[in-house]
Amino acid sequence: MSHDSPPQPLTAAPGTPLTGRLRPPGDKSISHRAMILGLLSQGETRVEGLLEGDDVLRTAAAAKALGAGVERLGEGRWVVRGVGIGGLTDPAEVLDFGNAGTGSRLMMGVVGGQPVTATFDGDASLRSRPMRRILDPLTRMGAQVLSEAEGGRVPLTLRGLNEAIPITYETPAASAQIKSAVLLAGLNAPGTTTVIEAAATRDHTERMLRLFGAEVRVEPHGPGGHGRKISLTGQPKLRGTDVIVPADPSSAAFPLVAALIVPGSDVVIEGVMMNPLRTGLITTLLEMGAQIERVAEREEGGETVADLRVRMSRLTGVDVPPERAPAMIDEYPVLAVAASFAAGRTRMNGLHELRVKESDRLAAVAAGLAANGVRHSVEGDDLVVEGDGTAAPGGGTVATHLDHRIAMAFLVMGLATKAPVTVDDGAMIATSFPSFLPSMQALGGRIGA
Ligand SMILES: O=C(O)C1=C[C@@H](OP(=O)(O)O)[C@@H](O)[C@H](O)C1
Ligand SMILES: C=C(OP(=O)(O)O)C(=O)O
Repeated sequence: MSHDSPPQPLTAAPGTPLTGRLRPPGDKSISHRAMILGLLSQGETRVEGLLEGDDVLRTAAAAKALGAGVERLGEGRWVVRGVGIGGLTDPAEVLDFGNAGTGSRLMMGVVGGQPVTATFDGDASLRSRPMRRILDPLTRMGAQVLSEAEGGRVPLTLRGLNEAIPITYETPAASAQIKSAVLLAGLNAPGTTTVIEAAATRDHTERMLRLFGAEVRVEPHGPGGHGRKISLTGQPKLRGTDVIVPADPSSAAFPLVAALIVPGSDVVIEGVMMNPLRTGLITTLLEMGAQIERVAEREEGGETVADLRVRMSRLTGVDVPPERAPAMIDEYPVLAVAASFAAGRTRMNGLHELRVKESDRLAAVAAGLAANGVRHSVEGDDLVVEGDGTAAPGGGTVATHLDHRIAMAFLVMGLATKAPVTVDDGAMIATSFPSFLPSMQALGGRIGA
């Protein structure tokens, strides 16, 4: 897949119920981190169930360019031979992260904490995304920004010191990417690096750092204990280890909502990671009256996973509190689709971070709803969707702005609207869910070119 290739429009049409079983691909957050911690470890890291989406493949290529041995052994099975903290080499070429915010920002944390120089770049979407949120703390840790595009964006060139300076940093936004970049830079700092977040965000970096042998202390922080104080002891010896990647709840969200809105559907989604910092969508849908059963709960790769049995449900509008946003940040586009089929008003509060994703998702969702005859409004940082409990009209074409989640959300919508829904470009779906089309088709979904 290339971001220079011609757009690939796709259309979803209403049809028969969705039935059967589906296993979503490996979690994107954990897949990026497996590559990065593999690079920073000594010895071999063996990964099972890696997401082989474009975003993660870019991180794998960057790990290789920084000195790791990276080899694909079979489907989802990879081995990374690490160089250890301090053992990175200057990459010969620009690190092109394509569409990937996570890969680029976490790797900036790695480079910013080590004596290497690397240039980061990406596609038009990544070039529009703010990087000061990463560069600011890294500069405090001693990194130098040798060049950057206007407004602190990629392409940018970064160089770290021989040793990073340990800092205490309060993140200015609820962002696991900012937290992770600081912790990864802190791996090469003599002393303790502390990150304080006002609201807990996904904790995969902390969990995986421990798995690889680092000492990480996590304490509740702030009013109600909703925040976290995370302290990392610098310059540990990371040891390569085995990583089993559970299925991505953010990808599971698409077949899940599809099964809820397509009449007569009954689907099982297998092996979905149930980390509570990722399950805000399920909590919300249950409040809306969704029939989602968690079956066969078990432990896989240090996370609880479950199979989800999902049946078509009559949904009712709800208020989604802003403090839930970090646990479902990538799921709002598809929640807006579910809300279009619910009876009454769904208000999603506090969505400012959606404006700095692969696209301005607040604007892109609103435009997609408008194109498909769904009543809605954007009030400040809140999105309000009004449904009447029947099928939304559909019939529109949605501009996806190089955003995989916008593409998948509106294709899900088109499986249940009165008229088909078209998205202008489905190419970016390959960044996070390369098997989306065949998987949805296997359930009976009518999606195609
Ligand atoms: O750390 C991660 O793996 C991610 C963090 C989130 O971004 P922010 O940190 O910008 O909220 C999320 O949107 C992204 O898809 C993955
Ligand atoms: C925001 C996302 O990813 P990233 O920031 O890694 O581009 C996403 O996958 O929805």
